[in-house]
Amino acid sequence: MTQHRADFQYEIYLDGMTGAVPRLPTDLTALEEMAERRLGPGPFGYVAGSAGDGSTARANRAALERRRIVPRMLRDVAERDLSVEVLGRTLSAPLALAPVGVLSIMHPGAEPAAARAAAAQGVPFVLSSASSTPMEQVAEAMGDAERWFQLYWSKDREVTLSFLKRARAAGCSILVVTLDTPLLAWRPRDLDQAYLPFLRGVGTANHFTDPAFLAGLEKSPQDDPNAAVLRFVSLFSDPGKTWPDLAFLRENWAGPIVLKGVLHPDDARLAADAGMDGVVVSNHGGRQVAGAVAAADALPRVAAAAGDRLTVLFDSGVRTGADVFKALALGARAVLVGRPYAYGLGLDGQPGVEHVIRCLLAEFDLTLALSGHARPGTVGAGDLVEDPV
Ligand SMILES: Cc1cc2nc3c(=O)[nH]c(=O)nc-3n(C[C@H](O)[C@H](O)[C@H](O)COP(=O)(O)O)c2cc1C
Ligand SMILES: CCCCC(=O)C(=O)O
Repeated sequence: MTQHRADFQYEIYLDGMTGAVPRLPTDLTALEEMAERRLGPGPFGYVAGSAGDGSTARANRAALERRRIVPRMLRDVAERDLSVEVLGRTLSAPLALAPVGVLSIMHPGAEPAAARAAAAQGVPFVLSSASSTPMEQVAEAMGDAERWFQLYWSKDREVTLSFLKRARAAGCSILVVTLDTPLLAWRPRDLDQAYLPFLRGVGTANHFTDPAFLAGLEKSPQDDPNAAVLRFVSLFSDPGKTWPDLAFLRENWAGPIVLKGVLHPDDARLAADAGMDGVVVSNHGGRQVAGAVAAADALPRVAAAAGDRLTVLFDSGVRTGADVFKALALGARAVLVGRPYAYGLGLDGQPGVEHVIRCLLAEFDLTLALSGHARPGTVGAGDLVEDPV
């Protein structure tokens, strides 16, 4: 019998009947509520929080919920294949774990535990520049499983070059350059708790182990933590950059480059003109511009502008397998998921992250089949209608 991702549901039922280990909730909104009860208010608030009044984070959900699937019947969906081609590699499913920094605030297993979960479930892991574990250690935890590197583009060219070199050596295939965070947004929840992990030296591991970063310090981060954190904050990213600066990354990264945080179709055109290979349509999970367009509302226009010049990925608000389906129908090749896996990690380490991936992919497989598709590639605009606002 063909193994399908959907079979996870029977594993859960059978475990339940034999009274085996209690599982985390399969509804990822309920998982978030459990995380809120179990994790500390600082760490939970940092992950759950968003910019300003939170309206963009809410709009992300509303824009996905407003789209409704129109299932088709009698289309032979017995044999399904969830795999998709993304920039020259075959992913087992249209899902990757988004770059999420500072994961040690969720669980001591931190990034290596999440990366192991991604590897075990066959989905790419995107290593964050703001990781709490040096990228080499994260990569080592993954064997030769697929990983991409997310760059926060440093003010210091030597640090950027060093990161690119290290990421390449750590086996990262795709460079994901995040454009929407040249400054940290106004985040009331963190402000009210006075909780910012970086100021405590969390999320600085890639920098504090970087020869080019250390070269700019008089004393080691151990001997003078404050100076190291200040250098981190001053270099972290750079609001002065413009489109022509991308030539520097293009010259110094041999593989595909994907720009994360694109919401305007003209920015997609500029990305293609700059020789980029893809974009992630994303508003950073509503964490940067409060009042920004919902990511799912931006997606069709960006996908149209991208045409066949760019591979279009999507994140911000994905919480269900049906959301994955909707994102594909709106023009994405694959999606990234952020907060849910951070909660899975916080609640149960590596198995918690695997649980989140399995829930999303089981429900995606079922949604695909029950909507009349045997593979992601046939999903399109004709599968959705939009609820009147
Ligand atoms: C706690 C946290 C840390 C994040 N850190 C990064 C990061 O280091 N680099 C980055 O490009 N995006 C970062 N993001 C944004 C995610 O990559 C992604 O865009 C967002 O979480 C997607 O929305 P979702 O959480 O609704 O799935 C972070 C998000 C969260 C929640
Ligand atoms: C300066 C922000 C870095 C981490 C991040 O991307 C986030 O918290 O959303």
